[in-house]
Amino acid sequence: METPTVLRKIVARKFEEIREREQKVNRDQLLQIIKDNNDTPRGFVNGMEQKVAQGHAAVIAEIKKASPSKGVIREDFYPGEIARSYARGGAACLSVLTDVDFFQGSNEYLQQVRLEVDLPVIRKDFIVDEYQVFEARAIGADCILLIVACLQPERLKALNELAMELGMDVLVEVHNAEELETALQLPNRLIGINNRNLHNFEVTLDTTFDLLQSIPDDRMVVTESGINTIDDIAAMRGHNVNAFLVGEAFMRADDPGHRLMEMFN
Ligand SMILES: O=P(O)(O)OC[C@@H](O)[C@@H](O)c1c[nH]c2ccccc12
Repeated sequence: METPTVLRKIVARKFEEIREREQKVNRDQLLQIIKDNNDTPRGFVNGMEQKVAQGHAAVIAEIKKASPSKGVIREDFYPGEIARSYARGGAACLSVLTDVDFFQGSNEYLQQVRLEVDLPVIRKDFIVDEYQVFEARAIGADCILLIVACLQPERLKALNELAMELGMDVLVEVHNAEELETALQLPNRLIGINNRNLHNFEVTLDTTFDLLQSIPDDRMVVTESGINTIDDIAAMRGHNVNAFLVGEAFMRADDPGHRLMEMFN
C-alpha cells in the first residue's frame, strides 16, 4: 500500500464529506439553488487578462485562516474585511479556502466575500466529484481549482467540462511534468503551477521555472505558493510569469491588501 501522504488523507476525507453533505442537500436541490440564485459568474480569466493587458501583475489574493503545513496563519479572521482590503490593494481576483477539516475554511466565507466585493472568486478546495462543482456554483464561485494530482485524467476532463457548462472558469493545478502534460490536454487558458508539493509540503520556486519551458504561449501561467518577497516576484516577472496566487505573505500582514500593494507596486 502507498503511504498516506497529506494529499491522500485530505482526498480520502473529501469522499466522506461529500457523502455527509449529500445527505443534507442533494444534487437536485443544489441545481434548484443555482437556478433560484439566478447569478451570472464573474469572469475570472477576464479579470486576470485585464490586469496583464494593463502591464500589471495579475494577483489572485487568497483568504486562508490555516493550513496543514503552517497551522493557524491568521488569528483575527474576518473574510469580508480581508476581501475589501484586497480589492483596495488592487487584486485581480480572490481565492477562498472552503475546506473545513484541514484549512479551517468554509463555504460561508466564500458567500460573504462574494457579497462584499465585485471581484471574481475562486473556490479553493479539493474537488474530486461533480457534487462539489455544483456546490461551488451554488455558493457563488466564479471559478474552481482542479488539482491534477487528485484526479484521474477522465475525471479531470469531466469535472472541467461540468464547470464550464455552469459558466465557471477553471484553474488547473500541476506540480510536475507528467501532470502538466495531462493539463495541457485541456483547452483551459489558466495553468497553475503549485510550487508546494502537496504530498510533503516542500516548496521551491524552481518548480515554476522548470515547468515553464514546456508551456505554450497561449496559456497564462499562474505561479502558486511560496511567493513571499519582492525578489520572488521580480524573478517570476523576469521569466514573463505575470500571474500569482499568494496567501500566507498577505495573511500574516495586519492589512493584507496594503501588503499586496507594497509587494506588487
Ligand atoms: O500561502 P501561499 O504559500 O502563498 O500559497 C497560496 C496557495 O498557492 C496555496 O494555498 C495553494 C495552492 N494550491 C492549493 C491547493 C489546495 C490548498 C491550498 C493551495
